[in-house]
Amino acid sequence: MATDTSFLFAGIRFDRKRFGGDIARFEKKESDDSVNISSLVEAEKAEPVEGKSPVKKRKRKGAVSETVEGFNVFKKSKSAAQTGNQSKDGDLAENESIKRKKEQNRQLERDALFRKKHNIHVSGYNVPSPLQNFEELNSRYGCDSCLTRNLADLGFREPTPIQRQAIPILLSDRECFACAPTGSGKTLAFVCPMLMKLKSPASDGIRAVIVCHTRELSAQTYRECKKLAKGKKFRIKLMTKQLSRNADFSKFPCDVLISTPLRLRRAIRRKKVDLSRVQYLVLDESDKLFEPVLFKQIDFIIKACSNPSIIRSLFSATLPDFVEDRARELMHDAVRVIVGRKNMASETIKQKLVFTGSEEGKLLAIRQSFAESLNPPVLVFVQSKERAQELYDELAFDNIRVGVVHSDLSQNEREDAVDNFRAGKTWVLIASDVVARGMDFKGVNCVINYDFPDSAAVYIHRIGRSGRAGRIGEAITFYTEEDITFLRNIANLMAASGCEVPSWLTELRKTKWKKHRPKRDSISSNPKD
Ligand SMILES: Nc1ncnc2c1ncn2[C@@H]1O[C@H](COP(=O)(O)OP(=O)(O)OP(=O)(O)O)[C@@H](O)[C@H]1O
Repeated sequence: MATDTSFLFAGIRFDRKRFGGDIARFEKKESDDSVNISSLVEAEKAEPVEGKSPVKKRKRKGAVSETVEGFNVFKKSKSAAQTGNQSKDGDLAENESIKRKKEQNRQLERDALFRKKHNIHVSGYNVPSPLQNFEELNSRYGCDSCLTRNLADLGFREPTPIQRQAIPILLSDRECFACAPTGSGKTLAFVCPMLMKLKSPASDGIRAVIVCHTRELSAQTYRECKKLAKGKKFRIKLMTKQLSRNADFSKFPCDVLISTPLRLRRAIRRKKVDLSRVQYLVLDESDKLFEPVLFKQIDFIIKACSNPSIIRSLFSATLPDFVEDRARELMHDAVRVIVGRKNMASETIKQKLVFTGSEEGKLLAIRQSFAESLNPPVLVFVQSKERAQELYDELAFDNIRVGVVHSDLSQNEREDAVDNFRAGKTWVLIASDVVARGMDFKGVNCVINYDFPDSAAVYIHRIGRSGRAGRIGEAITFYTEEDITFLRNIANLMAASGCEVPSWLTELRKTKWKKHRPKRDSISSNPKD
């Protein structure tokens, strides 16, 4: 088949005149089109790649944006409601969180004011709010009514500052180390949350341990625990000499164990006591327990309490820096609580210094003081067990009902001396520092430091046997020439707790306190033979 079509047009003559108008129209259109096409080409030429890409890009963008927009629109229209709801929910949540934050801040402010009012100082992360009253034990922590009833029966109407702060900390499973004045109710501050945490008796092995530095204090803490746990059937045990030697604690139930470090370590070593389930450990008079003499025993006990979720607490009226350091090493996320100022004598004690010149002068002064006005009960501290016995031998013939307690006496003699003093059978108790800490002799009117104390801490604890639980007390400190070097330290403590001190005392030369236990002349006025 022929493909040439020129023959179709051969012989045709185009009359240009006749079709002039059409030719002109055609030519114009042609030229218009050529401009349009060329302008497009020009445009393409101008941006060969980049020119394309914006178009493409635009297109893509458009496409993307369309899709995205469409999606957005779709999403928007769906999410307009949803996002609207979400943003409403988000707004609500945000408002809630702002509200909560504001309330938290207000609570923090209220706590700070409350702490300031009660002279409580805390450091640590997220410290629980202090207790306003004992009713909060119930409302905030669901305390057993039996316990709150016991508190009321014991005559405790309001928590003391250390109780206000330490109880919520321990109930919130936080470890703590605390320093609060003598006689300010630290015992209840750790016994009450302990019993609340234990809830009821169980046969899970020993669940709580309280370590005290002397047998006398252990026995006293044991009695306090029993009083507060009345009606609860907790198995509270005091580690006696016999128990530490013979008893196998795995053979009988024990919720709470109270012990001195030595007895407890002995029982652990004999494998008669397993402390691996202890949930709650208290080191009372902690600075004494961390002194070199007891340190190894305490370390042993702390290691034996291997339960990882254990809550440990340290309490004392004196908190030296080395104990704080130890506490920080030992504890996790602990709270530090200080009531009043650290290492300060109780403000309810009227303190006095009396110069007696010599040892003879002291004996005269005490006799004179008793002859003028003996206002029992009176506690007299001397620096050693030998001197306690000597002074007792002197005063026993003076028509004064006097007792003596020191570590050379048998357990029974020690107990009798303390019980007789508590019962008012003896008016004056002569003591070595064995009862200087922690002992709660009700209503001691006066403490006499017959021998100058050998450290600031000893002074604070000794005089703190009077002026307890807000009562007024009195403290008299005898001093001789030998003690003058350390007089200023006591004068400063006196001034810090609000006592009047002659200015010459505070102007004495500053001396860093070393253990001050000078060799003193014998108290005895009788010739030795
Ligand atoms: N909330 C309270 N209201 C009234 N009295 C209280 C309260 N809490 C404790 N007491 C009483 O205060 C006295 C001193 O308490 P506690 O022996 O616990 O003092 P402390 O701070 O441990 O003193 P120390 O540092 O000498 O050991 C006790 O007789 C105790 O019964």
